[in-house]
Amino acid sequence: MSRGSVHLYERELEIATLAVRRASILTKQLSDSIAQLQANGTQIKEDKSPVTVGDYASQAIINHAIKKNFPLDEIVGEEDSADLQGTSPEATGLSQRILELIKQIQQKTPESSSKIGELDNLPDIYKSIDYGNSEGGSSGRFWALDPIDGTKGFLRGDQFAVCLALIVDGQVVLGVIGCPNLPEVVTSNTNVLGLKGGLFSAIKGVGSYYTSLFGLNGFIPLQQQERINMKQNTDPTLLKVAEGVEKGHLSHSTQSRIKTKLGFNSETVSNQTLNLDSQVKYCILAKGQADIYLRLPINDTYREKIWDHAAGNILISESGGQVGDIQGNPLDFGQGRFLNSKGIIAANKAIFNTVITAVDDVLKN
Ligand SMILES: Nc1ncnc2c1ncn2[C@@H]1O[C@H](COP(=O)(O)OS(=O)(=O)O)[C@@H](OP(=O)(O)O)[C@H]1O
Ligand SMILES: [Mg+2]
Ligand SMILES: [Mg+2]
Ligand SMILES: [Mg+2]
Repeated sequence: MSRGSVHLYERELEIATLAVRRASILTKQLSDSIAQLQANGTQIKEDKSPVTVGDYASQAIINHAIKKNFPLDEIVGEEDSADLQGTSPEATGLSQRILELIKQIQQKTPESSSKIGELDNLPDIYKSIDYGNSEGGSSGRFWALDPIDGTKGFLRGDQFAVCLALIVDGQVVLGVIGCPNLPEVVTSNTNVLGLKGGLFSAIKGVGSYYTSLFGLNGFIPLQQQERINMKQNTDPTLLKVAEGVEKGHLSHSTQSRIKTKLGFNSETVSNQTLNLDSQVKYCILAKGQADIYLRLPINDTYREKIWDHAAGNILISESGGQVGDIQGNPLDFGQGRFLNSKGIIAANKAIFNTVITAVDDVLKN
């Protein structure tokens, strides 16, 4: 892409970026307050309300931005406002916190308001959250939104992401992911080195890009962002694998056998494995800091949701990688709110088929 040139979905990218950035600032503030409580030794494990408040507020902000600019577009969003609209003290309390937080963040990001609007009352906030009720499908245009992906990571003070994708006729054409807790370099023990906060964007046929999430006002055109690409490593001593954290979400034991099959050495495998929550895993691959993402299903009943993978999917395909189910078939985002595939594998193009063969061998035995 040459400097000054325009690309398809330029306006969609700007709106998506401003909305994801505002939601990321909001969720980062909540995440930092959890980290602060943890640092003070406060027991907060049982209190899920910070992530609940963040989920709703983030979805309200982003849906509002989309509908203000693209009123005909539908949205497949993870959350709905039913539990907020009750008259219980819990619902009223959560609603008030959401309203206050949204107002506060709007004051912190006034430069975006002319483009993505503002919310100042609860009925509008509920309405905005519920714009996320689309059933998706294989024709026309809709957005897929995960307002906080990696809620478990969020509550642990670890990685999480704000993920937004645009899907046209069943194909992801644009993805924007805000990673509020992501350092420049991720090591196997997720030590934080350098400045935190990354923003990833990808547009079909244009490429994948990275920029800092915080400290910059407004929207930076892609031409001024860093173009990112996956490494095309195939040597098992160089490969890095990104995988999830939660034992209930994926089969760590199967994944460990796959890594052995791929030639990983038992002494170094732990240093070659990055355990991270959320679509941050896709971001790490796209940035060349890992080569393979393994998500082997733990049971036959769980169905993956499109908002958990849409933005990450285009980030990988636009940075020299490939994503498929455990057979290597591409994921189909045009089948409604769910994916019909079992398991997910992402890898650089040079190693993808080898990984699928290893997965197949391990699952057969
Ligand atoms: N049983 C099961 N199997 C697979 N996936 C599940 C399961 N239960 C939940 N989820 C979804 O996982 C989303 C978080 O994915 P992560 O990549 O952070 O999970 S993990 O780190 O791999 O464990 C998480 O997204 P969020 O709810 O947005 O956090 C869920 O949609
Ligand atoms: Mg999710
Ligand atoms: Mg979520
Ligand atoms: Mg959830």
